[in-house]
Amino acid sequence: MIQIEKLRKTYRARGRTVTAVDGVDLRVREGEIFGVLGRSGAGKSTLLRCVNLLERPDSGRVRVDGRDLLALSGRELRAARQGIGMIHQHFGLLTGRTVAGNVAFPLEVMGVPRGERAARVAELLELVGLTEHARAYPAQISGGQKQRVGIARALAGRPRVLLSDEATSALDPETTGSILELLRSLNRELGLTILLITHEMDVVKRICDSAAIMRDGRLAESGPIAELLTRPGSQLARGLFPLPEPTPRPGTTAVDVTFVGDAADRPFVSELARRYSIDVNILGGAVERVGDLRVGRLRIELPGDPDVNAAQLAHLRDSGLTVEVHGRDTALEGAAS
Ligand SMILES: Nc1ncnc2c1ncn2[C@@H]1O[C@H](COP(=O)(O)OP(=O)(O)OP(=O)(O)O)[C@@H](O)[C@H]1O
Repeated sequence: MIQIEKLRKTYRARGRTVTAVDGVDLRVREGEIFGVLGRSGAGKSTLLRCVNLLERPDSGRVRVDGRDLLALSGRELRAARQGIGMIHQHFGLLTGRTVAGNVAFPLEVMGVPRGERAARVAELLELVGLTEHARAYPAQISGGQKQRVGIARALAGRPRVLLSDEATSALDPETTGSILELLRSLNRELGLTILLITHEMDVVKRICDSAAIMRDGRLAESGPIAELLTRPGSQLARGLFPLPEPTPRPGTTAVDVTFVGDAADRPFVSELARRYSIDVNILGGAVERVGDLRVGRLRIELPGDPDVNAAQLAHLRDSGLTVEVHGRDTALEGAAS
């Protein structure tokens, strides 16, 4: 649905050139929620704003719903943008208009006739659960309700793609949860493809099907969540399930085991202990839901150096688990493979 190739965007500020997006390739499949995760300054906003050409990239390609946006004329681009809604961290509502007036605004710009507009506004407010607040002004509603107005307004032109620029960053955790649920249900019910940027792991954990980690204008890793989590050395797995720095003890092997989906339901620790008649020490970890998947990450300690645990480690790998071994020099053996 969204294909970005070799995207590059630089800014010149005070005689200095800043490369905000540095050769990014990204593919968002139709009907998925894709999260780009990164720290402040990583280039996320710039990347997102290049998807609807609010920023014009220096080079690269941007295709949305089959159309090469950079090849469109001004008029064609305005029409294409109707198919790409956008929501923002600070909502961007018109303070002098009511909730209904805000949602009606893009329909007025599109030239939708008054009667049709009223019906569409009512439909959109119903969709986001704001029917009772239609006549309220932005100052009279909560942050979560303001974001619902933002979402209704973004959906006015029946877009197939929604871009979300830190939509929940200004909200408390409970309100964040309800907005994420709304985005998930719109994604499912309308088949809406959502590309969101966030600095919160939790957003990725709760609603994303796929994710990318952005750093210094580049994507460090990118793909479906289940695939990313099972890659040895996965930064996403480390971010979602942080484990303390290993403190290797001589004569033991510390192993980080990541398990996703079916593999999460097997009692692999007790199985390993029984099969090899060893004591397995659990040093830390967690099991949680990530989107629709059950995922966990444990650090376990086996008796003996890594070379005497070859069979045990192979057994864990053969059981469908992602295994990263902290060797004597504490380098992650799995990270290199
Ligand atoms: N209009 C601009 N002019 C000059 N530099 C800019 C401009 N917009 C962004 N930058 C720079 O580009 C880099 C990436 O910024 P961007 O806002 O895309 O990152 P981000 O990951 O979205 O961070 P944040 O969450 O803080 O917005 C930063 O170094 C930033 O200072």
